[in-house]
Amino acid sequence: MAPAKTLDYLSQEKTLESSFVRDESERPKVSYNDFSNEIPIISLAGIDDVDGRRTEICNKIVKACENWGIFQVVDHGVDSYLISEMTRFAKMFFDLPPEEKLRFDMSGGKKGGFIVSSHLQGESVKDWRELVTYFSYPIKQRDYSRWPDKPEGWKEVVVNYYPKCPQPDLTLGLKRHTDPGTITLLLQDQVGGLQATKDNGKTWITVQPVEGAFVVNLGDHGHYLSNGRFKNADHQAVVNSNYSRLSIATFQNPAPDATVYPLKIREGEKSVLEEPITFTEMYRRKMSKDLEIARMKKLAKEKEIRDSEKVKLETKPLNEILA
Ligand SMILES: O=C(O)CCC(=O)C(=O)O
Ligand SMILES: [Fe+2]
Repeated sequence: MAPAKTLDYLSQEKTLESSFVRDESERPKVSYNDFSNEIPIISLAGIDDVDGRRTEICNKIVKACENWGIFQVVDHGVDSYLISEMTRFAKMFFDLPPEEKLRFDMSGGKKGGFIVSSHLQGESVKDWRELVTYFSYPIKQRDYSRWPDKPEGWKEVVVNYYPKCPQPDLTLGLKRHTDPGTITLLLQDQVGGLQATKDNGKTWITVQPVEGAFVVNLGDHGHYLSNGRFKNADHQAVVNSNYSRLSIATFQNPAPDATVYPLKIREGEKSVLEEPITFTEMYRRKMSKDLEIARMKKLAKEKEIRDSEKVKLETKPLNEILA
């Protein structure tokens, strides 16, 4: 087997390795730094003041969830020193030599650690990202042996690192998806690359990075709880050839056996789910759907190649076909 590669090595190449090249329909439509102001930036200052701004803030959040399933929050009260330390340690980890990062390699199904891409088995195209993941809750499932010990003092949840890419127009840092959980809090640096769509991928916007803000994404669980009233954010990450990019995502997932079902079904509405299911079952259905899509794509691609070879053969003069 070829030695596992990190992206440090591939980002030095002039052209993009073919395993990262996406179908034309999936490639980025909008540039990583063509920022949009469509995603609302909501200040949480005064949220605890029941007679004050609370209602106004809640109304803004509801509107954002109905519209995009994404908003950004500022004045959230999380210590800015903590945020900058978290970012600094994460960057230091990804700057370590490949062999240090690969000490935490989680390929082969280990729960937590370092990996390149993290695409599903059966998917043919890889994401242009390196990822560190670890599970913080429930506490009894914490496995500190899967948490990076270098640089010393680093404690995190999930970190995405997107190195500079030789041909960013052909690939994605993280392919289009919705997050499975209730909400995701995302801290991104100032480079830009998070994109969202609300018309099923026809048009995309790039979310404006805001210093110190968290991007809040609604996930599938949030979508089902609201009986579909709130969107599960349809998003992806693009890369570029100028800067490496870092984002830190904290996924708020319910327990594996938690019930997934609308909290309330309004009059005249039908439930988006036929029956209550567990979060594990919801996740399993999502994964098998994604795998089925990957399988169909692979088949379509293989057919395309066969057809084009057939056309080539049919248009060749007989003396070129026969040896
Ligand atoms: O890097 C980003 O901006 C997006 C990350 C993301 O969507 C994820 O980790 O699920
Ligand atoms: Fe995501």
